[in-house]
Amino acid sequence: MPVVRNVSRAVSKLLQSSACGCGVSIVPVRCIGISPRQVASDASFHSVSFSESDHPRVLITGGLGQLGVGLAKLLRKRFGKNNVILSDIRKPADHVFYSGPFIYSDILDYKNLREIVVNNRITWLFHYSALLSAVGEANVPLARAVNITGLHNVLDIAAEHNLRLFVPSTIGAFGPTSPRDPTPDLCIQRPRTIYGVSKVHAELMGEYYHYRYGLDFRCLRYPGIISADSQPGGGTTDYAVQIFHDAIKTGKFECNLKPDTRLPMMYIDDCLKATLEVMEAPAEALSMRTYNISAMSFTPEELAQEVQKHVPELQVTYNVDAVRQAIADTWPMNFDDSNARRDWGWKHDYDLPELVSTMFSFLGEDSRG
Ligand SMILES: NC(=O)c1ccc[n+]([C@@H]2O[C@H](COP(=O)([O-])OP(=O)(O)OC[C@H]3O[C@@H](n4cnc5c(N)ncnc54)[C@H](O)[C@@H]3O)[C@@H](O)[C@H]2O)c1
Ligand SMILES: C[C@@H](O)[C@H](N)C(=O)O
Repeated sequence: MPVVRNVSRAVSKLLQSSACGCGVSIVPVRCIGISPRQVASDASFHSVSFSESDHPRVLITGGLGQLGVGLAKLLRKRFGKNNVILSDIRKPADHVFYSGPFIYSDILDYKNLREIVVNNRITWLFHYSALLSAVGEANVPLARAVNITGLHNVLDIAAEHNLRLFVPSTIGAFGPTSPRDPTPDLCIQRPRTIYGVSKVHAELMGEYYHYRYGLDFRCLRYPGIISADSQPGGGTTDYAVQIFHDAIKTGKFECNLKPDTRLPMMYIDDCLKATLEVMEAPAEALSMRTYNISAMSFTPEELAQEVQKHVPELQVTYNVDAVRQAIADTWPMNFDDSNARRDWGWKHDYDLPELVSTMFSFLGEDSRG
């Protein structure tokens, strides 16, 4: 009985202490297994001695989606081309393959992922692999595997190898019972999509690993992201990218959300800037490990009006997709990101007019025809 009491006292002491200051050395069970390959994990402790003046060695999972290639470009500018490895299960386009290191990595293959981290002496991991909201609803078992089991693999490897880990969350991590206008960082989160459920799980697991094992976990809840040179991967906010392509190509756009559906959105440069900034922020500046970030919020009707300033002949019709509309109706309309602004100085550069003119200058208004 006294032994049980002592153990439970020790555990509760551990649970109460902050991971940052206590030097907790316990790692997740999977990482102290008896596989001989685990011995190599000692080698990874070299990454612990990674000095502040050195560049991080970065791995991006799911890097061939809408956001990963742009992130690699930004990080390579900052840390050097060869210090940033893009990975995915898809075949990269030539221009991506020749722009810097690329490696095949399925995040469901735990051993392969661990091998990549060890062999490349990775110190920072950006975990972008995911199935987004609409495609997730179309294939729940796959979304559950990629978004939840994949995250478990990444968390264990990051904790074992002392990585700084970035996992993006989303406005989709909120649901119909959350306050929607505005949505603060800390409030009820009961999403109704597998995507949202998996992202709440990621937020909670990452924070748990932070406090329990000392993992340097950092997470931003992104709004819908708008980019010119990459396609969205099957989300509810995809319409806000498609409208630009259709305005230029055909002058006609059929929107799959109702005209008054208000959602938080952000230009990709702001999103990637925030991601790098939160990863570079000193740990003591972070009062939380998961932050909302915000830039603008608009409805399809408001976006169409702004687009029509550049393409006045654009005709917009509405053909509502029931699945996407049901999702959007439960998501935040405005995002409160005051904690990010206060703690690590987050500030967006693009509001709606700048976003629209930047998209058109990228896509080339002149290519209409
Ligand atoms: N784009 C947005 O609007 C947005 C908004 C909020 C959050 N996010 C988050 O940011 C991250 C990146 O988003 P994105 O828009 O680039 O997504 P995306 O759907 O465009 O790309 C995801 C990538 O993951 C890869 N992938 C799928 N299964 C995999 C597996 N088993 N192993 C490795 N890779 C696998 C896919 O091949 C794809 O290239 C995601 O986690 C997403 O939830 C995106
Ligand atoms: C918002 C975000 O997570 C993604 N673009 C989606 O719509 O699913």
